[in-house]
Amino acid sequence: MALNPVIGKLVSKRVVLASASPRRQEILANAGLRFEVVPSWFKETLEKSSFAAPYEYAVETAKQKALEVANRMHLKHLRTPDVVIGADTIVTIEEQILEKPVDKQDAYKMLSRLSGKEHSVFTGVAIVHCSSKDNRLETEVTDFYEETKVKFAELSEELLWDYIHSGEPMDKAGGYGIQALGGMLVEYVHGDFLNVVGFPLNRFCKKLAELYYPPPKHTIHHIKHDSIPSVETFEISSDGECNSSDNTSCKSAKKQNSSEIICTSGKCRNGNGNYNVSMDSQNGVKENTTQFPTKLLQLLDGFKASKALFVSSKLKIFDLLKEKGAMSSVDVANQVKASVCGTERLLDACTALGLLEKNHQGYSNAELANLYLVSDSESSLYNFVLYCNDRLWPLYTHLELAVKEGTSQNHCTLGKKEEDLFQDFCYQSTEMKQRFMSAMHSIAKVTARDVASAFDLSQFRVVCDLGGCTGALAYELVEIYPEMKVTVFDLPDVVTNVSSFQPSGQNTTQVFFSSGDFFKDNLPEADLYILSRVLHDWSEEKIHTLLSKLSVCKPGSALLVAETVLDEKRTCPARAVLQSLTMTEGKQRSGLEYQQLLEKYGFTNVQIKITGNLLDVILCIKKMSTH
Ligand SMILES: Cc1cn([C@@H]2O[C@H](COP(=O)(O)OP(=O)(O)OP(=O)(O)O)[C@@H](O)[C@H]2O)c(=O)[nH]c1=O
Repeated sequence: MALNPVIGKLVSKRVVLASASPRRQEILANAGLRFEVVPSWFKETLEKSSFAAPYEYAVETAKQKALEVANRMHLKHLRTPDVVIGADTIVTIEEQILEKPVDKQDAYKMLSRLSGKEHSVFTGVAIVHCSSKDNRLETEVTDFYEETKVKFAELSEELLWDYIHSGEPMDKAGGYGIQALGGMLVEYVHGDFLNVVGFPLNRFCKKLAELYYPPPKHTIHHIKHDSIPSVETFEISSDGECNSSDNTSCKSAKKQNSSEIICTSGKCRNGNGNYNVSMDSQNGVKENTTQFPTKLLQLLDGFKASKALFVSSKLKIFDLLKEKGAMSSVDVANQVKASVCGTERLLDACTALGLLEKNHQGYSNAELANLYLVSDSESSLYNFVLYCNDRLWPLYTHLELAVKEGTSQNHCTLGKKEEDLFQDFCYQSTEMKQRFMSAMHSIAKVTARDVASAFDLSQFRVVCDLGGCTGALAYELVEIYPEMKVTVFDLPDVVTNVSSFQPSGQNTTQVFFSSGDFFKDNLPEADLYILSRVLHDWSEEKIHTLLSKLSVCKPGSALLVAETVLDEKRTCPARAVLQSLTMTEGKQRSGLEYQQLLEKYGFTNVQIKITGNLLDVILCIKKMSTH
């Protein structure tokens, strides 16, 4: 892609974003960066008065956040990342640094201070390149900051409190979110908008370009210093990583004094990912611009892409290419016993989707496929992909009926209508059982690190993972916290089949399995209970049964819940909202809803970490008795 070879430079690297901020995750993901999220545990408590300027404080905090994650990942024997990115956003007004408000009163103080005035938003960013020498971590830090000026309108008391009660200010520097309701408070913005939201993407790309493409001297005059290096510059310096068809069909040139990119083909993407179709008349004046609904087309094609992924996984094409290296379509077709023309079309589709690469030697796996689609890779999602095809695809084909009736269509897809149909389906035969457990294991494995490291759990020694299935999360926990002992509590049918999922790590003897039904049987004693991907599946009544049991655990013990947490509008993230369409008896909840639910059963100090990956994490503590 012409626009992001700098980002493309990071494709083969293990990039970690050391931030829990969902906004940073979204900005970087939208820019096409592939990364893991490991939120930093660095406490933002540097002495502000020891810094000559506010931005120095933000830069140092960003650096410490990134270094803490780099060190932790290295020390905990997790694979050392190649690059860790940390960021810190602060608001400054009249020499004072404002961070996230601690409570509503604090938010009120901040916002009334900003009312009617101009303030600065600084985001400090640290890019830490890591390497491991003789088992020691070596780091190289590049840091920078960006300043944006924002002016607030005069805010009435009523508006101020309405805004505070919306809940939006609490996790945001200065107590506002310019990208959402807070946008209504703003009169003007001078500078990079995304810098206010939490990440200065433009300057970040420039920094990457500086790091990865030090420009040859004779081309220096082509680079405009107040903008991302022009598209032309990217293409020249992209080591041939650009998609060749992009290069030929869209010779981009940047108009001077304007950020608009004109393409000679007449087609060019604008900031929304839509195409502006512009028609140049003979005298060069643009006559007509219409928007092409790319997003809509992507939605229309979504099902085709999913099915191409499912079928190529089912045919084990990614395993084959991993084993044999680049292959022609004819050889692949012979090996998978499929037609040549059909196979070629499927391989081209997978290439278009970024799962395969194609060159004169034939087709080979893209990094994404090697990492996640090869069936025996460390982080394989192969079994989960098959589960999506075999189990979820048929369910979603009955969506219209599901919406009309307001019920799950399990009976249509599985052919029976019983209360415990889901469990029946999953455990009806040894093969089904193994397949279901493999699917759950593969998805649990790729989310386990996020869940296990969202909070510092080192104080907990005796842990019980309720419904922990194959123990994927339990094994990750004992890897990170060597003092921990984890009991996985699950149905007898599950527990008798877990041996094949045991990894060969050193702490595996600290994981135990205990069989039982968490709705009916006594739960093992523990000082930390875990419910990962459990609550969203069950009815209010069943959740009541389960949480009532947990509510009598000893005061001071904790409960960790891993779920996708919805925003307060209940429309984001889309994957959770889409999952709700299966109409199980359960439901997805927002942060506030989880908080209220957990508080109802005597858990307090509810903390929520939005990881931006599949699962967010909630930690709460059982209230000490007052008598
Ligand atoms: C002004 C403004 C800020 N923010 C958010 O404020 C947090 C700053 O806090 P931080 O300490 O820099 O980051 P964090 O959220 O604690 O995450 P982490 O990087 O883990 O420290 C970040 O979230 C930003 O998006 C918005 O979403 N919109 C805005 O208009």
